[in-house]
Amino acid sequence: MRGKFITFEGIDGAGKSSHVEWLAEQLRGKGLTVQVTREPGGTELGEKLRELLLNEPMHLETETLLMFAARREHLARLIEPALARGEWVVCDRFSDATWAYQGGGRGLDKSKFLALEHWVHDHLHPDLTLLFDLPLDVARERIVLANRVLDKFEQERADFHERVRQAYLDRAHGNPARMRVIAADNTLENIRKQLEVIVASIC
Ligand SMILES: Nc1ncnc2c1ncn2[C@@H]1O[C@H](COP(=O)(O)OP(=O)(O)O)[C@@H](O)[C@H]1O
Ligand SMILES: Cc1cn([C@H]2C[C@H](O)[C@@H](COP(=O)(O)OP(=O)(O)O)O2)c(=O)[nH]c1=O
Repeated sequence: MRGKFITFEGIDGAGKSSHVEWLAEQLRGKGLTVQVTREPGGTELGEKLRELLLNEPMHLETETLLMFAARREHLARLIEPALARGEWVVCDRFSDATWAYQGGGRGLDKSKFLALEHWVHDHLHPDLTLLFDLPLDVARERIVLANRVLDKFEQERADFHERVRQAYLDRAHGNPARMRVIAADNTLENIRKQLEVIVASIC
């Protein structure tokens, strides 16, 4: 039987990465084989593209095309073969991030996003997307506390991140069967409780 494809989304500092490995462990505990991966990245070539994408200034459409190029490679080399073997794939970000960051944040034409999505993975969408939603100032505070070096996207102004957040919420509104909004301004324990309920419903 084909495995399931779960993606994590949210603004920077929402807390996604703190739960990706935890969720994979929960699934492994149910006897499943789980691949944990991320975008941009997930393959050798994808990780090289990630370096460029997170650090080099570039035209919006170049950025979008490179996100989808990395995604094409990721689907072909890792995601699709794993799902076909019956493994589950847990991925930190996928196309909803392009919708939110390049679309909402930077203003990419929606029809261009939809054309690329159709081209690259019309046949395959996540079975479940967990959208970590929280106010921008809480996410910002977490990033400051973590004292991490800010990448190109994290250095964007607050209004950019507000648009990203809103674009994610609009996307979730339009895809209620696939996307679940997690109230991420919460303790790790409370967030895990929300995740357990959702995951139980798809296992
Ligand atoms: N629920 C939470 N409450 C408080 N701090 C959190 C919570 N979730 C994550 N953090 C902290 O916030 C920072 C950003 O979390 P991270 O998981 O890296 O976010 P993201 O992957 O969404 O950018 C980390 O230092 C992490 O330890
Ligand atoms: C997948 C993807 C990511 N991004 C951005 C969002 C993030 O700011 C950045 C990398 O994501 P992420 O791995 O969440 O960064 P970190 O490890 O610092 O938490 O790439 C896009 O702009 N478009 C995309 O399609």
